[in-house]
Amino acid sequence: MLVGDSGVGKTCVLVRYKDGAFLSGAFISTVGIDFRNKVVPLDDAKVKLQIWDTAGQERFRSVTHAYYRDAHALLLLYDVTSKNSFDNTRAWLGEISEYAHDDVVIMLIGNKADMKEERQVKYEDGERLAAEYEVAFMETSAKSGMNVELAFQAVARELKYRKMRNPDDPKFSVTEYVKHESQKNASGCCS
Ligand SMILES: Nc1nc2c(ncn2[C@@H]2O[C@H](COP(=O)(O)OP(=O)(O)OP(=O)(O)O)[C@@H](O)[C@H]2O)c(=O)[nH]1
Repeated sequence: MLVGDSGVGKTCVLVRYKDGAFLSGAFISTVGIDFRNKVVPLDDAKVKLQIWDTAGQERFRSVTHAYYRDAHALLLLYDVTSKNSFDNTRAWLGEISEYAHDDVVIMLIGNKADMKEERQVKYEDGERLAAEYEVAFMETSAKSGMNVELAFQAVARELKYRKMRNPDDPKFSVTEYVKHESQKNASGCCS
């Protein structure tokens, strides 16, 4: 489930992931809640992700609350060009702890990383907040596509790991996975 302030780019991130496209033009706010399915290969399995896109506007908050308890994972987005949306992530984390299951997978995402000139929130600030709440963190751009696939892939892996866990498996850490994969992408390495 995607949550976060209105306008941070939840719908665009989902459309980028699902259709590989960027929704430019007029900003159309989500009304209530919407969902899309995507089947993704994960190792030797196929995983069906049902991804819920919620409205960030305050007036839809009670609708969103009703869905928290069924969510296995929450992607909490803020906009790196909006300090206000970043500051509000603490309130979102409060809502998550109130309404979602204790073991829900949480990933904090700073979106719109392509907007370098307008940036108001440093990468390190996002990283620090994520460490404080012990959640995974990454920055994305729905516009360029940067890290969008990786965000969903990391969460899907964590969910699969939790579901299929066998005591002999090495421990999976979504934070370590994201770190490793993004370094690999940055260096163009392929192993
Ligand atoms: N430059 C840039 N613009 C983005 C990005 N993601 C979203 N946008 C723009 O930000 C605006 C809001 O995007 P949405 O995806 O509709 O935002 P939302 O979080 O779903 O908003 P609500 O539905 O109201 O909760 C749109 O004008 C998008 O084109 C991004 O990664 N980079």
